[in-house]
Parts: sequence; C-alpha cells; structure tokens
Amino acid sequence: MKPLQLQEVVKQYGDKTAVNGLSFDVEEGEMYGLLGANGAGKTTTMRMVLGLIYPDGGTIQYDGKPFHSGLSRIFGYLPEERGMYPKIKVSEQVTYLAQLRGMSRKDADSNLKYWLERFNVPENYNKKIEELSKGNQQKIGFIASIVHKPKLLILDEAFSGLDPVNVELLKETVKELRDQGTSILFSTHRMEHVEELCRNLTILQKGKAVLQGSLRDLKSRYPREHVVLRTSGAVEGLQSIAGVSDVQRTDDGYRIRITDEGSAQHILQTAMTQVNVQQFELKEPTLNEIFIKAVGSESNA
Ligand SMILES: Nc1ncnc2c1ncn2[C@@H]1O[C@H](COP(=O)(O)OP(=O)(O)OP(=O)(O)O)[C@@H](O)[C@H]1O
Repeated sequence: MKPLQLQEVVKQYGDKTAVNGLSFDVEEGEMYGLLGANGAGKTTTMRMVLGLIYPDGGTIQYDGKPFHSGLSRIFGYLPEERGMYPKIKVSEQVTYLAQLRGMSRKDADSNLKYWLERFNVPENYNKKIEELSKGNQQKIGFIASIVHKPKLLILDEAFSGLDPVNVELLKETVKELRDQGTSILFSTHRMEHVEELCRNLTILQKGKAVLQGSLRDLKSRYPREHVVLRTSGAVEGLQSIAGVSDVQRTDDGYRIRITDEGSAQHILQTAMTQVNVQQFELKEPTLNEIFIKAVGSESNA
C-alpha cells in the first residue's frame, strides 16, 4: 500500500485548469520532487494532498484510502508563504500546532527544544515570530512541520530564504527523516536539490506532467551534450570535429559542447594523438538542462 497515490487529479479555478490529470505515487521513505515554473500547479497539488482544497476530478489515496479527517495527524506542512502568527511566541505556537496534530504538550515541548538545539537557535524558544530574521522564521516553520513526527511531509519551497549553511542543515534533516521512513513531497525551483534528494519526480507545465519518472530514467532519455577533457596541454582542431558545436578552454583542459554523442570518440582520439589525456568524461545532462528543454520558453506559464 502506498502512503500517497494521485490518479488523474484535476483542479479547476473557474475556467482555468490549475492541475490537469496528474498521477504519481510516493512510497514510504521516499522524497518525491515536484518541479515546474511559476504557476505550474505545484502548490495547488500540495493543497489538494493536504485536503485543504478538493480535486474536481481523479482520486487521492493515502495507504489505499480516501481523505479522512484523521489524516491531519500524519501530515506535516511547510507552506511557501509562512503560516505562523507574528505576535505569538515560538514555544506556544509550535506546541499548539503539534497538539492539534495529536501530540501531547510535553512531548511537543521536548521535541521543539531538541530541534531548536539541532538548528542552533535554542534562544528562539521564548521569542515572538516577528522578532526573528526571515531565515530563522523559516527554520521555525520547518520545525513546526516536523515536530509531531509526520508520516507524510509536504515541503513547498522549504529552503527558500536560507543561507547555504542552513540549507545544508535542513537538507541533512530531510534526508534523515526520509531514511527513517517519512514520505516527503517536495517542491522547489532549485534543480540541484531535487538531483541530490529525490529519486522520482514530476515536472509540471500548466498543470500537466510533461516529464515524469526516476531521475535516472529521465537522464537516460536525453542526449549527453557535454564533454569534459583534462589534458597536459593545448589540443588543435577540436572545433572542426563534426558534431562539435562549442569549445571552451578551462584551467586544465576543455569543456566541449556536442550535438552528436558519436563525436565524443573523435574528440578523445584527436586529443590522445597530441597530448596526455588526464580525464575524459561525457557528461549526463543536468536536471536544469532537462527542465529547460521540457518547459523551455513557455516557463512563464
Ligand atoms: N485560489 C485560486 N484562485 C484562482 N486561481 C488560482 C488560485 N490558486 C492558484 N490559482 C492559479 O492556478 C495556477 C497554479 O497555481 P499554483 O500556485 O499551484 O502554482 P505553483 O506551481 O505553486 O507556482 P509558484 O512556483 O509560483 O508557487 C496558476 O495559474 C494560479 O494563478
């Protein structure tokens, strides 16, 4: 039984179709990536999964069952727009939210203290949200979404507004929760985070899945267009090899763009006849390149 299963889900706002026939599953202990340009339908999908809005078509199932009110206990949600009350103290707010999700005040308080320590902000316990920096508010929002140990964690742009050290801290935490069995639905505009954290993903465009599957499969569907060459010196004639579209000199070799994978062998042969080749690599496309190809110029959907 899958913790989360969407089948042909549709959401209309008037005559605008925000989500159009979307299907995907999230396994136990899996972090699933939801990507798409602004307005593609990511937040709408998450809000449907959380039961905050209802689909106009299709089904959403949790462990094989439809939505029911008891699910709020297993959900954790970090919305894109911070949903915290500015005038209320961190301790009161986070423990209250955890109690709404079925945790005792005592357990919520000790978990909150644990996470504040882990995130190096124990002094925030007695502060009001409005007294905190934007990044620290984000951390408290994140703690509020996990303090009650949810089974299904929904993270909408969870790392936005954080400095690189804190992004690492939250990434490590998310990986730990995933490895402990939490199912995570994760939306972001940062492709490298999806590459690092998610095995499976959907790229949405205007509410439709334009690309879907495992990162490995998606990468294998797209041609490899970059060659990295490290050499002992300069190589003549790279630009004139058939299929080479761009040659850039780097500190210790070349970065070459090709339009045909077959030209990679010719590049290697050409280099080997002239210099010592220290590295030769035909690079897989990055998710960023795949995204741009899939969504392309229509990214302002
Ligand atoms: N309450 C609403 N009423 C009307 N239209 C809405 C509403 N919420 C979202 N939409 C529309 O539905 C589409 C999908 O919006 P959604 O917020 O789900 O996109 P998103 O992928 O989360 O975008 P972003 O990356 O900008 O957060 C957009 O065209 C948006 O304008």
